[in-house]
Amino acid sequence: MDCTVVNNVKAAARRGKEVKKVLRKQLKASHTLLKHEGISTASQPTKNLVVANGGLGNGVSREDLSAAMKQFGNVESLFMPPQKPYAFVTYRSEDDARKAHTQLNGQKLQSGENSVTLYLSYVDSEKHKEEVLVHFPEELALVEDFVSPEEEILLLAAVDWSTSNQAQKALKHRRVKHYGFEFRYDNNNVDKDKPLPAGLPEECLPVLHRCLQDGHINFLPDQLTVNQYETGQGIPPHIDTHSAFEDTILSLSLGAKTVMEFRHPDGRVVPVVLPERSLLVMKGESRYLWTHGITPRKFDLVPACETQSADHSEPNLVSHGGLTLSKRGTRTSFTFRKIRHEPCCCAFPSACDSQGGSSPCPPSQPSLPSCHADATRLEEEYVHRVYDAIASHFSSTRHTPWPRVCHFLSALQPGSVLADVGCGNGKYLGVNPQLITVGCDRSSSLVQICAERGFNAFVSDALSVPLRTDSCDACISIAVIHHFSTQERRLAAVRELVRLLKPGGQALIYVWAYEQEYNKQKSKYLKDHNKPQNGEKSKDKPEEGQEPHEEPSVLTTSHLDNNYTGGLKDDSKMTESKLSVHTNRTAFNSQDLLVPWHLKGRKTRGEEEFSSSLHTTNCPDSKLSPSVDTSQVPGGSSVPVFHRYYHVFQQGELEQLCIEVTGVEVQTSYHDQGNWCVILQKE
Ligand SMILES: O=C(O)CCC(=O)C(=O)O
Ligand SMILES: [Fe+2]
Ligand SMILES: [Zn+2]
Repeated sequence: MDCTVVNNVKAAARRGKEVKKVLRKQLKASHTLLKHEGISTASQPTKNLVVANGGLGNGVSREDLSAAMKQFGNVESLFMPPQKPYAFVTYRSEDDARKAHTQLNGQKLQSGENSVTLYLSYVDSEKHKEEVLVHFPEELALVEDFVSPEEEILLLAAVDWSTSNQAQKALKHRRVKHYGFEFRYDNNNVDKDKPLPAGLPEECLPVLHRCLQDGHINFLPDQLTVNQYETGQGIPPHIDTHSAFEDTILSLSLGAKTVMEFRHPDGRVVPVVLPERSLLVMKGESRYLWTHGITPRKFDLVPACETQSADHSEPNLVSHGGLTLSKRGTRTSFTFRKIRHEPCCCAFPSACDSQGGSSPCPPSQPSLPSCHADATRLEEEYVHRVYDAIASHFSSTRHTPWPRVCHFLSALQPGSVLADVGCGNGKYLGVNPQLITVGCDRSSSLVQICAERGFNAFVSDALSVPLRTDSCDACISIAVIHHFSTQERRLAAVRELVRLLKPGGQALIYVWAYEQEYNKQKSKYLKDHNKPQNGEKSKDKPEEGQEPHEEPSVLTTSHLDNNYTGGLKDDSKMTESKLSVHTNRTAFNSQDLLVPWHLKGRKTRGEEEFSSSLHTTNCPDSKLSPSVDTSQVPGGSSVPVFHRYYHVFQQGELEQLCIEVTGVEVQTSYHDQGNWCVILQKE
């Protein structure tokens, strides 16, 4: 054979191999879709395709995916469920779908900073859409185009922000002006016998009369609060105090659209897009039981089509599919209410201050928990869900085992049994190959990564590890216990570690320290303050830091005002119990806080990209969950920002905790790169 023939044969063989590889990966993607999402793919071509790795959850934008798909024909619909690593495309014809399948399967797609490999499979129907439709809260109505553009101008001009008086305030997150009665943010109520000199601006009257005529209200409101939000500002989730105002509350949106989130005490979250010039009518359950709030951010995820609902016959459904990012502008809202003069006797006593109910504290407005149930809710939302969602990116920043942890592991006798409780991506499981190691973590996504690396790991809560008492020669708990939100639970976590140890066995515990400067030495976490915006040292090497808490990103959190505390009480005094949002790489100013994680799509290895990101989605609404936000990155794209709860330990606190556990002795304690550490020995 001559050289060309040989080369052609080799090239054909190479191509054959590549085709096989794509097929293998596509098959794997189909299996994962079925196993984790219940989506079954079709063996015969249809006009519907599921595009694995082409989801918002992979950092793929709607625009980029849409452009890629349109190359092959007429796209009837493109459906991108929030936070999911896949998208659904329906072509007008099966032929176009077939073309897309042939041309795009196994191909790379660049979207912003992300490069992903797409795997396409046919699906039978569009059934998936139904599953992501969420109902509006009961008795909530939205009337679009309630005021004309001319009325909008008139109304906006009626607010004179230049005259400052008691009834006008520049709050941390927006500015407000009150008419009729002042709403007091210190007691969340109004002084009913102190009406303001100025009644409601007369420009409002035609609008209010229309509300009466249309039956939205059956009384004229006597109180108006005008809120003005700049891009990036919001209002914490709250229920307008029952005893202060009558049932129906009207909110007119002017100037720009926004997304208001409604939350039910049972955890349901419904984002409602409020277009400019629309009227929101909150009545009954939606007024009394659901909280409403606007997350401070610069972009919102809104349905790509202009209407709220995917299904026009069902106006009270919110479509979670077909989303796109919408930049916020300055929004001014007019909230009209009627002062209540008798106690409220609504049907929602649990949320009614007139009936001895408590003011709501939804998970979206995290405070330090005051009971066990609150603690588990907080950790679920601000620890477990977050780690599951960021697992793949998190893992890519956790490469270098920590020297002093390695030293501990290396000093153990060959054949020792080691349990790594909260093992993350398993970076300590292979440090000393002479040990018999087993890891566990609360995050199934991280456990999956361990498994892919060939480590022994299982999903377990650190408070209840399914291993026998006295079964381990050593245990490690690295960067875990600071995620428990009460002293009681932190103590229980230490107890559980000790339970696993054989008598004489040792446990090494690391927790993040409040003191990031120790012996006049700044921790690496602080020293890296001036790292480049994306937090990487070089393009292809993920950040590797010394401490277990290296943050992958030091993007500005300006979209989220620092110390955003939630609750209407954010505005002045009563903020103590609310968790503040920490600014990465700065000193801590509180022991209990939320630490932002800027999720970045990374080029990951082949199919892992799909399988591991799929595991990040066991929280179907995590995109809409309070622990997630988005921030803008240079270049204009947006990255989700997650918030993790931490309790950072003060000097001596970890030892104190360990001393409370009987049958164990603190052998050593030290400060290591911004962490407090102890080695315990079981008696
Ligand atoms: O801006 C809005 O539409 C809502 C304002 C609000 O909820 C309030 O002032 O209580
Ligand atoms: Fe409100
Ligand atoms: Zn009430």
